[in-house]
Amino acid sequence: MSERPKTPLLDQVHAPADLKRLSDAQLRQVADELRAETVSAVSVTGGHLGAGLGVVELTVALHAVFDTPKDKLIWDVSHQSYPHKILTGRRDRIRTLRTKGGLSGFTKRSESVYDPFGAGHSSTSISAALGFAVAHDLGGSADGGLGDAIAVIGDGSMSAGMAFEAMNNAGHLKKRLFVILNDNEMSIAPPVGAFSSYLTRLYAGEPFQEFKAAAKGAVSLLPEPFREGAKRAKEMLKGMAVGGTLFEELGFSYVGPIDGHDLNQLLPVLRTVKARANGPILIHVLTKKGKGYGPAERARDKGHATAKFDVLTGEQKKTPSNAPSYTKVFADTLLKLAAKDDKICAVTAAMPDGTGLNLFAERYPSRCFDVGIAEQHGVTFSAGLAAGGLKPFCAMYSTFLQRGYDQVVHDVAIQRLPVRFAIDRAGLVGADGATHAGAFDVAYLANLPGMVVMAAADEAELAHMVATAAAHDEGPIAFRYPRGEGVGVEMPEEPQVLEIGKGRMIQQGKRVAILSFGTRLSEVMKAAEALSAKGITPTVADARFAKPLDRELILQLAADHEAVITVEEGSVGGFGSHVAQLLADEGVFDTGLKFRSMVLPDTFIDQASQEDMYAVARMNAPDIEAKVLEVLGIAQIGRQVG
Ligand SMILES: Cc1ncc(C[n+]2csc(CCOP(=O)(O)OP(=O)(O)O)c2C)c(N)n1
Ligand SMILES: CC(=O)[C@@H](O)[C@H](O)COP(=O)(O)O
Ligand SMILES: [Mg+2]
Repeated sequence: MSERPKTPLLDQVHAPADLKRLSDAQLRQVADELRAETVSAVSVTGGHLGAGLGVVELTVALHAVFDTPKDKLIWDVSHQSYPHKILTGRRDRIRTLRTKGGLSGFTKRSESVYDPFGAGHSSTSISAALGFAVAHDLGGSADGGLGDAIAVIGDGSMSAGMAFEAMNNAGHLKKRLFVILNDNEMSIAPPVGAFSSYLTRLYAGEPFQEFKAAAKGAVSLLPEPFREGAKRAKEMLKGMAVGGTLFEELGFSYVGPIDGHDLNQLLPVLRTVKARANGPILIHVLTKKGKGYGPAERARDKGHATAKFDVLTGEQKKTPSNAPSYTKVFADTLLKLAAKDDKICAVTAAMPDGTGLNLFAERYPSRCFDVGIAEQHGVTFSAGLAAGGLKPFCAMYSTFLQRGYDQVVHDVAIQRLPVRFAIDRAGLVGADGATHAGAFDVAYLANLPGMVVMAAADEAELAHMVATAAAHDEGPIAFRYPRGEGVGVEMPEEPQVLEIGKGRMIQQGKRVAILSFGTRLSEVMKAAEALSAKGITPTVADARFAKPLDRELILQLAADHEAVITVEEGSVGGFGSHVAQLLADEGVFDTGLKFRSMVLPDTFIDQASQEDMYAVARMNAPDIEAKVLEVLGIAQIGRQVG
């Protein structure tokens, strides 16, 4: 006789409170449905799949045991929070993930009371949770009330200094605090470093194997104060290690490792610690990234991030491109240069594929360093390499380099060390939204004495800038380039070394000069074409450098035109601000020059396609055209200028 189909349960879960009415066996069914729903949703939106699939059971168990939103559940990075979103009243919008006007791909305070703390960058969860724990004890208040604080942090994110700073503080404050270490032995790439090996030893090493055998079924081996009332946990905890872990040395109780896909282990352990904990406790949970969806489990990155895909085959629906990505151009050019110069080396902070340095690591393994999620260390490590006579390329996303800023100032710039910063994902990045926007690097780098700052207008320019950086030994140098494909220009046979601080003229025109910095140049050219059709031919120049500025070019443009407009995909305080400073210092404004600076608006722009985000920022060709007409005092019907 065939089994009767089960009545779907996920449809009955509108909020975590609904889970509390279900039996443990029913929670297992909810987890299965939640996994299927996550796969189905991400197949139509694309996004971070593998991490969420790995925490399906953990998400169900945490919401079933703790009292969210009063208890504050904080997901580190929060790329694994899609199942959490489904269980916390957002299932009806889950197929809008990462799209304009839709749900964010990360937790976001403004989105739900169940997201007590937003993220996107890693390793912040323990600090934030500790803050909530202290606020609870000191009589603070928060939306939904204040209860327990729970941080869920991955093994990759646990490698960052900030996580240890938080544990150091938590172990000292001794507040009741729950840290769930979600150990799937993966970062985006396989995790690196001694700490990762330590975690593996915690459950794979000989002493622990013996310990597992000893611990089987022994309640007395649960650390105080978890012994009493842990009868069910006792039966469930197959491999529990207690005593002597690094976490305990830092003042945490340590429980684990436990199987993070087995609700029969998760539920009793969480119930026990919730009932008994009176200080910081770390629960070490072993999971599989991509769990339960074959194509993700089999993928090299375990389905970390995916385009839209066919659920049955797992085949991703990618739009073909005619041009190489900027990342690939950077990586290929660096390989070419490294073949002739054995001093060239490369540093990535856990983003080998994202920065293209996986190619460098394959060819020159001894010259390529993945330091883990550790941008601060990555920058100072690069400074040390440079001080030691090497030519380090420190390749980081603009948004993640923010975390290493003091190191850029204190360790690199003040010592004038020739670290080459390859700044990927500069400008607006699309679906990852505000947390990942590369908006600030020009502002935070071009103000530093001795720093050279370049932006590539296209992929050929990027190749030249990589060569320029390799040749520049006098001090630090940075070049920025965006997410995505180039514009399809012809690539040079050999990249050229550019003259530092010299821009280039693109087209000569009249009345107005547009001075572009970076890849908005293609939008500038579209605007110029539209303007030509209206009888206005602007001069267009590519500044190439925000620091040092091409003073001669800028002052000439100012002298020859009625108006100058700067365009850049960065915040105020960057290229345009430096140009304005120069023009002011030189008294050019006294002569009546009209000046406009097109920068990203003073707001954090939510996720959308890159083009839509630039439309919100008013930095696409029609906006540039409108700006020209406005500065020249030419009325444009039917359009409001931003
Ligand atoms: C400061 C910072 N650096 C880099 C990243 C990019 N990043 C996002 S997720 C991730 C891997 C995180 O690994 P882990 O915490 O183990 O989570 P998993 O994806 O394995 O669940 C990385 C490197 C980031 N979000 N923040
Ligand atoms: C969560 C996270 O920080 C990364 O996975 C990021 O989303 C990668 O961005 P790219 O897709 O631009 O490499
Ligand atoms: Mg991991």
